[in-house]
Amino acid sequence: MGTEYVLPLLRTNILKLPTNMTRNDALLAVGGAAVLCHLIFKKWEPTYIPAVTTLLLVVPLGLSALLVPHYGQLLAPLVALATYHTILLTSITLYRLSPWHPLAQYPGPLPAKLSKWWMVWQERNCKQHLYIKQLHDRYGDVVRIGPNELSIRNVDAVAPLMGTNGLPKGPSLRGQGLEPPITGLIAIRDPAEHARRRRPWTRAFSTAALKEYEPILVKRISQLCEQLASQKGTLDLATWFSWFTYDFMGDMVFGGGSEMLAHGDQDGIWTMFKEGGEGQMMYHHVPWLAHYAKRLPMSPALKKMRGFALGRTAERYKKGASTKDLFYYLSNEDGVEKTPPPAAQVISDGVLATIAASDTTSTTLSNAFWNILRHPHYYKRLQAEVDKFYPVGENAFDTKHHSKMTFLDAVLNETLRMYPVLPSGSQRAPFPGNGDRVVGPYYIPDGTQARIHFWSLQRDPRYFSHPDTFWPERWLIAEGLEPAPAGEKFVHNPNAFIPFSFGPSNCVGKNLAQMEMRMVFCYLLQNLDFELDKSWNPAERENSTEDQFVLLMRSPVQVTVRRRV
Ligand code: HEM
Repeated sequence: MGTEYVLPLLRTNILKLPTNMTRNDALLAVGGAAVLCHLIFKKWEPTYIPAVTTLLLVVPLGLSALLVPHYGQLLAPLVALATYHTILLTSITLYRLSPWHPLAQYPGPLPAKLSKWWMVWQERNCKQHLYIKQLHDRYGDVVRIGPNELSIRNVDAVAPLMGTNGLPKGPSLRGQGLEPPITGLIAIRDPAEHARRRRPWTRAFSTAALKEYEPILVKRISQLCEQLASQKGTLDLATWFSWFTYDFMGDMVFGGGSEMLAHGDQDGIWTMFKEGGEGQMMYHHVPWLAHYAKRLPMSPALKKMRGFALGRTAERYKKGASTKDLFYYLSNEDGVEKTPPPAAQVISDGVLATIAASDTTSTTLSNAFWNILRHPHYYKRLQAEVDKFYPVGENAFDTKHHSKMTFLDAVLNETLRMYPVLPSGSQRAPFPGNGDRVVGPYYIPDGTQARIHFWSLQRDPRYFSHPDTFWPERWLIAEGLEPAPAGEKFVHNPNAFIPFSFGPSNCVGKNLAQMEMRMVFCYLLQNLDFELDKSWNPAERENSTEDQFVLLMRSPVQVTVRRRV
């Protein structure tokens, strides 16, 4: 049916619109409807396609009947659409900049106050972590990085925002995952549901369960060591760590299935994961877009990545347990929960594990090696510590000395302080409809979000002396194991060090990641000598940091490797 039939029908039978309005009154009516539309979007944030179409198209087209006497059948719909959408945008703009906006008291750049698309634009080069730090340096501890979102760089807000009585997750992670049918643990917003879903993960990373993963680590670290030792000339350590963590993740999560250490990234899986990450950030910042994008042929890399992880997960689910892998716990093969979880939930958490367990650890390992190798005195000191606890003949996979290896921990901590794997942190928001919240010194109204910006917090001179310097000794000084440098005030605030996040939604895999990284260092340094490739400039890695929610470093770590024994 064409507009010539629809509009009169709407006018006379449905909307019962008067036909004798003046032009100004008719335009005013269209404008009034646009303001109403803004109020509806603000209150209910509809995403249901028929509702959105009605609000954005059907209403202005219906109202165009009022304009027909003044503009004619053809022009009236165009004038109505233009007027409606101009008023709608003006209303949104004025409200977001007005003193009545609930976040009006917080400073920030004008475009960020207007639209979250500003952050999408800033993230086009994957450098939002540096941009947000610049904003904090300019505006202070709290910055409005979206019309409804705050970034915070204040240690006093960490516990109130993320601790036990803090706020649940915000909507960004569900958007980033393209709204999976059943949300993975990391994106669950309801605190009670999150706590329930976290139980099997906690069992999977208990001290007893970690012991079960040790033989897998022994196998994969030995394989990594052999491969590194047998390479001729220069090699990129970062790539080898990626392959190692990916193979280990395959064994640990799915009971096997990946052999990158043996065959390289033949199927382009690692590349696919990197490309998939790039596409995610738009949906992280504009989560409502995911609702539509998941129906459209957009983000092919992201969809491919999800499809791949989904396939691996579904396969393992069908196969059942041959070892006590992560799935053993997630799918209740340990029989602890009364009701087994639905398959879609297990698959969703498998997708999460695939991503959470691999590049987080490989990037941290690569960064730690890069930093000690470019500061050879740290390399020598760590080597000496490994030699002390694991001399030739001592089993370097035995974890019994880990707690005494203070310099190894200092190196790992310092690496995670300077290069947190989630540079821009994890969003929190009042649970929808639960009311406004006060978080430390800040007020977070219902319908808004906030995040602690890890990158800025952990590089703040109020919390760490010389924050941009890789200085592992700070951790020993803080423990009283070394004297502080004379003639300056030593600043160290461990509460501002949250690379594994904080509170009931912190990293559930922290103990595994730490055990894995310590075992890699002990075994590799016991058996191999590393040296930076002299033709490679290690400073180039510093500029290659990318924030794709997870930290990514584009630059390699070029080294030569020799057997020690
Ligand atoms: C150096 C290594 C790692 C670091 C720095 C790290 C850091 C983080 C951070 C910052 C979060 C966000 C928590 C939040 O939303 O507040 C997180 C969540 C998570 N991580 Fe890790 N992670 C690492 C390794 C791992 C490993 C090996 C696994 C194993 C599967 C893992 C599994 C998870 C899971 C399941 C979550 C979601 C937790 C929840 O929402 O309750 N992570 N991690």
